[in-house]
Formats: sequence, C-alpha cells, structure tokens
Amino acid sequence: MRIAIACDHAAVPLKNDLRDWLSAEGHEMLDLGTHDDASVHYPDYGRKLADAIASGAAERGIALCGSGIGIMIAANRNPAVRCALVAEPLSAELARSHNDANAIAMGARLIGPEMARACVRAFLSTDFLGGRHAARVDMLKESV
Ligand SMILES: O=C(CO)[C@H](O)[C@H](O)[C@H](O)COP(=O)(O)O
Repeated sequence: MRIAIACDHAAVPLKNDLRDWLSAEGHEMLDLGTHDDASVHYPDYGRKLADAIASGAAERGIALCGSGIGIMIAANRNPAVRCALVAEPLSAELARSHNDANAIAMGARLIGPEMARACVRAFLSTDFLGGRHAARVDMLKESV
C-alpha cells in the first residue's frame, strides 16, 4: 500500500520507527517530514499529509504530533481526508470499519511504539463495512 506519514518535531522518532517498520513490511512509504527535532508547526504537516491523500499520491496516511490532536485537526481540514485520532487498536479498527478512515493520527507523547504499531496494524488490516455506514460516510462528504 502507498502510505504517507507526517509529523511535527514532537514525533520524529515514532515517525521514523513506523516508516522503517512499514517499509520492511513491503509498503511504499512517503515520508513527508519533519526530519529532526527543530520546532515546526503541525498545520503544515497535516496539510502535506492531506494533500498526498487528496492527490492520490497516498492511499492512506499516518499523522503524528505530541498529542495527535493538532495534526488530526489540520489533516481533516481537507474534505478528502477522514483522519481519526486513535490511542488503541479497537479505535483504529472502528475508524476503518465504520468510518472508512483514510488516515489515523496518534500522539507520540501519549503512546509508545508498540501501541502505535498495534494501531497501525488494525488500521491497515480492517476493511470498511459499507452498508448503513456508507450512507453516513456519504453524508460527511456532502457536509463540507
Ligand atoms: O498539536 C499538538 C497538540 O494538539 C501537538 O501535540 C504538538 O506536537 C505540540 O503542541 C507541540 O508542542 P511544543 O511545546 O511546541 O513542542
């Protein structure tokens, strides 16, 4: 799968860990930065992630900041993006099965790399259920 990953300065080690792990798993990773701990602004990186999804450069996105909240809000400004803030795998699974989320956000200051990997695993391995959920996701698309 083509997966974009983006973070601010608070989440670089987690971003690199997930990027390298997913790359080793055979995914095509698009690393949108940031690349070091110099302070940057999460709206810039949420927008980069959203642009990658909206353009089709990436099928899925992973957004990381200190809490996951700021970059999630930023990514969701783009109507092509449905980015869910998750901190455990069930939320990641439900974000896919009920909401057809095409991105997840996580907080590197809140969860460790093993929990983040478990969330990503659930996010990538769960299909959208469609049916009644499709009508609701369609309503989201109409409500911009
Ligand atoms: O956007 C956030 C909170 O919603 C992120 O956690 C940021 O990473 C955080 O605000 C950055 O804080 P810092 O004190 O400038 O490192």
